[in-house]
Amino acid sequence: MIQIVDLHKTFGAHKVLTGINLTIPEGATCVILGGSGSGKTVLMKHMIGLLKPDSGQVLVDGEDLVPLGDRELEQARRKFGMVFQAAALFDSMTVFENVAFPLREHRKELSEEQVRERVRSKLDLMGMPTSVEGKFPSDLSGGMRKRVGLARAVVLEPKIVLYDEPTTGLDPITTDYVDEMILAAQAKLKVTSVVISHDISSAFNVADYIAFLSKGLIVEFGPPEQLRASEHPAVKLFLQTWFGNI
Ligand SMILES: Nc1ncnc2c1ncn2[C@@H]1O[C@H](COP(=O)(O)OP(=O)(O)OP(=O)(O)O)[C@@H](O)[C@H]1O
Repeated sequence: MIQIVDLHKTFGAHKVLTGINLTIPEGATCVILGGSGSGKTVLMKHMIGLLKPDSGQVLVDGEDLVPLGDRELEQARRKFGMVFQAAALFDSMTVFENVAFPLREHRKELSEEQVRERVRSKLDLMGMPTSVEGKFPSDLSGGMRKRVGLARAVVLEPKIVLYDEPTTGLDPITTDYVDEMILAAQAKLKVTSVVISHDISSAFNVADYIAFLSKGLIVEFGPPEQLRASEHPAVKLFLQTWFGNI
């Protein structure tokens, strides 16, 4: 679904991505794991065409985003649903209006009844009862806000869901709740998921594949158990913070 080929990006004298190769199969959940400043956000921005590389390809569903202009990129971005670190909901809108927002922007032909039905089905998928529809984001817990954020991200039925640091700053219980949400979205919607994270525990919970980014390169890629057994010094050091020195 996503294939990144020999991607390079430099800011001034700072080489941030130095030859990224990464293939994420359709329907899989891939966590891009790496320390602060390793280039995760820069890589994610290339995946949705927000940054142009110095060289390399970003193939999404077979289409290279790199040569595309603004209008074509806007079209290509519709394949993505984005879930941000802070749920990024509109505080002045109800839960219903938050989830309906992308439909009102991009699917103007839908009737009010169809909008209602789609919003309900996505909230339902996230295990949110009808009673939350009229609430405002400030009335919800952090975990519930995340679920509303995901319902909004998938309401246009994207093929790929991109999660930007979904568990950063959350307590362990809310983190588990968000992990379950990511797994449920994959199972029920059959989407391809890309999760940008430095949360090892969460990565091991949700990933089919983990890509470990270090100094602008993917130094390890495979199922969680492969990462766990990695001999790469940067991976070992990073995992020690979680698994201890064994
Ligand atoms: N627009 C930019 N101009 C110059 N340098 C940039 C720009 N965007 C990112 N960088 C640099 O690229 C490096 C990687 O940044 P990036 O935000 O991708 O890291 P990250 O892995 O997402 O880290 P974190 O987990 O802290 O968010 C950093 O050193 C950052 O300063």
